[in-house]
Amino acid sequence: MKPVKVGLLGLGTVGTGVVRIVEGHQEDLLNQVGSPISISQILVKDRTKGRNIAVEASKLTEDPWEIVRNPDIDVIVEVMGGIAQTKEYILEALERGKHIVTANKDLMALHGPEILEKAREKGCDVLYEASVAGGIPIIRTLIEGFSSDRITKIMGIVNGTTNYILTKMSQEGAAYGDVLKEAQELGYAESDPTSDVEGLDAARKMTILSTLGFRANVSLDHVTTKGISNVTQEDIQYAKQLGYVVKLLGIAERQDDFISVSVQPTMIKKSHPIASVNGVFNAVYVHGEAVGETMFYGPGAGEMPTATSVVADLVAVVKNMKLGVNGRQAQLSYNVVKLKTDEQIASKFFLLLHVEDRAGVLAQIAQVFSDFDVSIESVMQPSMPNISSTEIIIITHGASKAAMNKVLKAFESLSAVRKIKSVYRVEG
Ligand SMILES: NC(=O)C1=CN([C@@H]2O[C@H](COP(=O)(O)OP(=O)(O)OC[C@H]3O[C@@H](n4cnc5c(N)ncnc54)[C@H](OP(=O)(O)O)[C@@H]3O)[C@@H](O)[C@H]2O)C=CC1
Ligand SMILES: N[C@@H](CC=O)C(=O)O
Repeated sequence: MKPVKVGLLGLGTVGTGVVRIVEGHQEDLLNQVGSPISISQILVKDRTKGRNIAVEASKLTEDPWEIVRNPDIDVIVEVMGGIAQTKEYILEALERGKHIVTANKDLMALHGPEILEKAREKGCDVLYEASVAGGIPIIRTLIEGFSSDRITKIMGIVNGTTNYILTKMSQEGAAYGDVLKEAQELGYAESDPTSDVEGLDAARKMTILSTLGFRANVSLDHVTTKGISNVTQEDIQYAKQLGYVVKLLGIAERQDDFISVSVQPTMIKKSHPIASVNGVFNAVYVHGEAVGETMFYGPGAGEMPTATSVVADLVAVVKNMKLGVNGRQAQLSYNVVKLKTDEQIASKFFLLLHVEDRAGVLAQIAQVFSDFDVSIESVMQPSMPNISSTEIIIITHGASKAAMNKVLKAFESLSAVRKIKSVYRVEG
């Protein structure tokens, strides 16, 4: 039986997991696809580096072209990360008729359409299940499971690192910097963790999910993005008092033909199922017109969960090879994106204001909300140890983003408001 030969680009956190699963589950994989799967060559940056997995030294190379141009390689598994250079390797591999499995959301969010087009032209597969939500098979679910439905909302915790940080800050009062370091040591964070904490990693994943979910050509530029670096322990504690949890949420919504996609720290009601998704776990909530509410949950990062998705894609590619149907799974056409305006984007809001400590302040603030037609759900003057009583919290009813921006602008010139300390979208 001729083995299917794989060229592995990268032997870091995910690559190591891929080798472990391919080697450890050989018999089971063979039973599924009818051929042995062999990792023939592995690209690394530094061949002399110590590894926590034993691999034959002769398989390691520092020259990507040795793998990409090797005529014996059938499938390239790309788990090295990076964008421009990596794209070059993948396009060249496709040109040579090789199938691609990748965990690279940066690449797929930015250059997915071009890569998929090339794959179609060459009759090759490009599968990227691990690029969103690690071990949760959400991409296959959106493409296949929901092909019959019209999705109206995708809301997800799609970054494991930030969920790990927020969980530890909330449950243990841990300091942001310490937990970030821990997440890096556990292999959850990107090589540059700024993309995790500033929301870019989640934005890239939301680009992929909303493209597939709304069958529209969503690009990263369409996603408004804010990370967690300004989330304070104070915000988290106030949220708790009010029955909310702070999560970095990706939210994609569709109304008629108009969509919005955003990533931001959000206060979500404790009773919502997504509020109890903690640590490195991810969850994606999908609402479809026909199906109603669904939610998918699992580990969102780390060696073995991510590798599970990568190897599942590899199995799918090999099955397609056996059936001679590679390159046939791609969506044929996408809707042109029509973005919602700020008038059309609506949610509840949480505001924490530092205000002057005098009579009449609340009335002035309430007047501003009323001027812009934003209705207030509740006002609270927090009583927390060490917190000055000149702070107030306001939760609004549903209001448009445009109206809320006008309220915030008006507060800038209202002497009663000394500082707008925090503003959060509220869900649930
Ligand atoms: N970690 C996770 O939980 C998840 C990661 N991903 C994605 O998977 C990909 C890999 O992530 P991860 O395993 O964490 O990354 P790592 O940094 O742990 O590993 C990267 C690997 O690629 C090799 N490499 C990187 N750049 C080059 C280069 N220019 N030339 C040759 N080799 C190179 C490195 O070599 P060397 O070992 O010699 O340094 C290393 O083996 C990324 O796209 C990431 O976004 C997706 C989902 C989850
Ligand atoms: N850095 C990412 C890794 C998986 O995509 C995360 O924390 O989710």
